[in-house]
Formats: sequence, C-alpha cells, structure tokens
Amino acid sequence: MRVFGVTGWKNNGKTGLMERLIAEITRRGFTVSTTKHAHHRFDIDKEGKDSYRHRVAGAKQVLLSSSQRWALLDELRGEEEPYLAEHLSRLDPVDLVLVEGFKAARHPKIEVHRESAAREPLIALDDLTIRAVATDTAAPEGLGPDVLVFDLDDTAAIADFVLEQVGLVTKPKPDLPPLRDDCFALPDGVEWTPVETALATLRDRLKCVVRSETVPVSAACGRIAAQDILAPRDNPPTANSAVDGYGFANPTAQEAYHLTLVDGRAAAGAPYQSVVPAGHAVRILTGAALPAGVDSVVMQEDVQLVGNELRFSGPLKPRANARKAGEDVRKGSVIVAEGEEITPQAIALLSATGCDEVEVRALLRVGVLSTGDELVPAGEAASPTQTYDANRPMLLELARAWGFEPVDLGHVPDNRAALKTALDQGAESADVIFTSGGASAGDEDHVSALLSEQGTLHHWRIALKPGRPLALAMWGGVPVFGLPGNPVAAFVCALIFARPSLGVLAGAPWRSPLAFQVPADFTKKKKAGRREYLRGRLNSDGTVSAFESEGSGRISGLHWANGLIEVEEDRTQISEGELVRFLPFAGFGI
Ligand SMILES: Nc1nc2c(c(=O)[nH]1)N[C@H]1C(S)=C(S)[C@@H](COP(=O)(O)OP(=O)(O)OC[C@H]3O[C@@H](n4cnc5c(N)ncnc54)[C@H](O)[C@@H]3O)O[C@H]1N2
Ligand code: MOO
Repeated sequence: MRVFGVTGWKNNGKTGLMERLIAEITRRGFTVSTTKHAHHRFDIDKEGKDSYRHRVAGAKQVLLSSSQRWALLDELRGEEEPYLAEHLSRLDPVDLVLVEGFKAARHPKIEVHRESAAREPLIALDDLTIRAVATDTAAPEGLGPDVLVFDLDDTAAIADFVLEQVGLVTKPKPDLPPLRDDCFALPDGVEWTPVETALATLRDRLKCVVRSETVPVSAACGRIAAQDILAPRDNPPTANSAVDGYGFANPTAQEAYHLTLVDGRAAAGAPYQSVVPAGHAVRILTGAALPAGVDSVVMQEDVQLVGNELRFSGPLKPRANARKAGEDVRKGSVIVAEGEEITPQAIALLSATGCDEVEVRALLRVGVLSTGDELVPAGEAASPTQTYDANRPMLLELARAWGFEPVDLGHVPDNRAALKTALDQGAESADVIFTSGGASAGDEDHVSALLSEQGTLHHWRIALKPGRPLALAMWGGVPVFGLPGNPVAAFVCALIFARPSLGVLAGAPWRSPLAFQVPADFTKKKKAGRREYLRGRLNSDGTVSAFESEGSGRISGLHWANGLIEVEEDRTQISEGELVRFLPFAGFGI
C-alpha cells in the first residue's frame, strides 16, 4: 500500500494540509484513505448513545452501521496501542493512504512548518523520513540536501511531489544524456578484476540509451515500459457476481431463507435495471453487475426453487460470492512499472483495465561483428585450417532472444582499416556493439589494438574462466563489448556481463541471473582466486552434471548443457553430493 505522511509540531497546520491534499489528489482521480494519530483520550462516541452504553457494559468492539457509513470502535482496555502497519492492514485497498501524525513511524513524510507556531526545531533536521518541508516562510536553515521545500499553500506542487514519491505519477525524464567515454574505466592498480567488481562497475556506469515510443498493447509484448503505466479504471469496474445463482441483500445468520424471486435477470453485460426489494432475490449469472439491492449471491446448486419462491439454508456470509469493484486493481494504481518487461500476463492486465497503447522503450539495436582471418561463414567452402563462424550467429540469436533488435555487422579479417570501417558502420546502425575475437593481446588482436589506439579501450582481465579477456570501449559514442574469440568464453561473457548491461542500456533495471543450489554428481579441483563457469546439466534426480571438458572451444558442451554451474572464487574443490550454484539457461531468457 502506498503511504505518505503529514507531520509537524502542534498547531503548524497538519490537518489543513491533509484536507487540501485529500481534495487535490482525489480530484486528480486517485482514491485516498487517511489515518490520524490522536490524543489518547479521543472519543468519537457520545455519552448516553446506544453504542456508548454497549461499550460501557463491557463490549470489546462495537460496530455501528447505517445506510451512509459504518464505524468500528475497538476498546484497547489496557492492551498496547497497535503500530501504524497494523492499522494500515485494516484499510481497504486504495491508491494512497495519507497519514497525519505518527511521527515515529518510518513511512516517508512532509513536515508542516508555520513561523508563527514554531516552538521547537524542525523534525526534518534529524529525521531522514522527512522528505520535504511545507512552510509559510523562507526555506528553513540546516536541512539536508535531499529535503525539498514547498510553499505551504502550493497544494498542487505538494500533491505532484507526494504522487511522484509514492510512484503514482512519473516525472517526465529529460533527454537521454550520452554515455561518457570513460564509463568502463577501472580504478588505478586493478589488474585481475573480480567478477563482482566488473559487474558492479557496469551496473553503476551504464544507463538507458534508447528513447521511448508509443505502441499498441497488441505490439508491446517483450518491450520495456518507459514509464509507470497506471490503470485507467478499476478491475473489476463494478461489483459483480462470482457465480451463477441468485442475488439478494444482507444475509444473516439465519438457518433457512425464503425469498421471492423477481422477474428478469442480471447477466454479464446485460445488467438488471431495477432495484431488488428486501426479501427478494434475482437470477444472476457469473460476471453480472450486482443490481441495486443485491450484495450477496447464493450458488444455484444450493437452492430450491418452488414456484417463484427461492429456498436455501444458511448461514451465508455477508457479500458471499460477490466481487468488490476494484478488488483486483484500483484505478490509477501502477499496473506495470517503468523498466518492467511487458509479458503476456502484463498484456492481460493492461487489456483488462482498458489500456490500448503504452509508452515503451525503442528496441535496443545490438550490432554483432566477428573478427579473424580464419573465419568463414557456414555454407562456404572451408579448408581444414579455416574455422566456421559460430559466434556471430550465436550472439545475434542471443540478442533476439533477449528481446533486442539484432544487427548483423558481418565479419572482418584481421585488418585494422576494415575493422575501423565496420565499427564506424556499427556505431551508425546499432546502440551497442558485440565483437568476438581479437580481444586479448596477440599479434592479430586488432580489436584491442584499434580500440586502444582510439584511447577508449579498457582491457579488463577478469578473474574468470572461461572469459578472461574482456575488452570494453566506446566507439563513436556507442559501447563496445569485445568478447573473447573462444566460443564458450564469448557465450559466458555474453550471459554474465552483457545480458544485464544490455538490459540497463535498453531501459530495464540490472537483472542478476536466476540461481539455485543443487547437489553435484561430479568431483572437481580448482585454483582459488578466480570464478569458474562450467557447462552444467540438471538431471531428473535433481543433481547436476558437469560437461566432460572445460575446453573453451568445445561448443558441443554448450548445446549439451541446460545451464551454468558457478564455482565461487574461494572454492578449491567440489566433491560428489556437495551443493553447487546452478544458473539455468531459462533464467537467462534462452
Ligand atoms: N598468450 C596468451 N594466449 C591466449 C590468452 C592469454 O592470456 N595469453 N588467452 C586465451 C584465452 S583465455 C582466450 S579466450 C583467447 C581469446 O583471445 P581472442 O579474443 O583474441 O580470440 P582469438 O585469438 O581471435 O580466437 C580464439 C579462438 O577462438 C576462435 N574464434 C574466434 N572467433 C570465432 C568465431 N566467430 N567463431 C568460432 N570460433 C572463433 C579462433 O579461431 C581461435 O581458435 O585467447 C587465448 N590465448
Ligand atoms: O578464458 Mo578463455 O576466455 O579460456 O577461453
């Protein structure tokens, strides 16, 4: 539940601001409930009233009800005052709960401050839950840099702020700034980079590089939401029946019901137009709006119809088999959050609440270039000293499987001029470039050499097997992932480093892979200090096997495996039956 508080010292105008905010936020179409902390002896009951007499006689709870409102009075009778969270759990779902008082609770708040009433120092000076101060004077001194200051009477600005803070509206984003050329630089002196350091550097330095566009919901599957998407209406939009049966009002604890059936019926899309009088029932079908005078439904299997008299046995709970309006989704609530990938399930939710178009990120274009004199595309004649290009087709398909737009930049020989031309073209037609091969420092490792000549290369020697050399650079403002040539190393680096990075470039949050612990059915020794990824296959008995070879050119092992086994840096041995971390390929979206 979204909660925001209004706090402040006595007589500074908390209730006034609450009142103005409730009016402003409900006027904008959001539903609001409130909670207020009051003086310990407060009483909304009146001496001599019936409810008061029930209470004095010893009732623990007294529930008062009328056709306009109901109230529940709970006498603590010496018990501890409940925490705010407990109170909030009692409220019906709404877009926003505004809380007056409850200074000590940890929800975010705005503090009200009136110069004439200020007797004590601002609470905001040493309470980090205060996100803003609303004041009738100049900005008070000593506030933290993140605490905003508002004019106490500028209700619209304060409402904008509250709605943004709780995520009900999104502030329009400025144009996307370019990535900086040094965004891959590692701290001085770092030689062998631990995997986690490399990941943290990527996570911290990269940001979204694609603009947003509006697409119909029918074309939005797999795309990334560019802003929070709010429900245009409640789901269900009106109270309706969950079953085929008979609708009536106010079930009680009575044992036997005899109700008179009215003419007509309520069906989904064809509501019953008149009021169902007390003591009567109406035929109602699943999904039909509850007619006026109906709040509960008895299933048709549980009734007897004698003439137009409906008989059934109780007791039946109040609102039995009735779905409340908005019980699933409230109008204005966030149904898909910014950065979320739109799944078929999200499409159902968007469609159910009436969204027909959504603002999504433009597809990230992933350029793939393979390098090396020895490479030949499949389909061409190749001598035994030549190698069929496996990385480029693999990387293009990974990009497609991850929901990006693959851009085939072809293959270049080990020639710096050809590589430069290909990278220039890549920077025009793609948002990020994968190269494979030439990533280490051999005579023919032109990718490293060229990127380093341009001065933007950061050669990362990762404490990782396979995938030790990883070249990262900017080319024409576009990030380049220089993946190692060995296909298994290229694949592991793509999954571990490129996938979460590409997600961020595409507008999604950083995603760590899905992993779980399973017993190994193999033994292995390893050097301490580096992380290893083995090709693993989860067996039907719940154990995991490792591929027979750790050779970085053994592509058949990639095809054999259904995930990676992650062996931590400090581990030197795995014995049969010991738990290992398994990262299924399905968790990488492949
Ligand atoms: N003296 C050293 N030699 C090597 C080191 C090292 O640290 N010192 N590292 C080894 C490791 S680990 C790897 S991984 C590779 C990576 O080197 P490169 O990225 O420069 O890759 P290449 O030398 O160009 O190729 C390596 C290997 O992969 C084959 N390959 C390349 N591209 C493709 C492709 N598109 N499809 C299929 N196969 C490809 C290439 O033919 C080579 O066999 O360096 C080690 N050496
Ligand atoms: O680490 Mo290399 O990347 O073994 O293949």
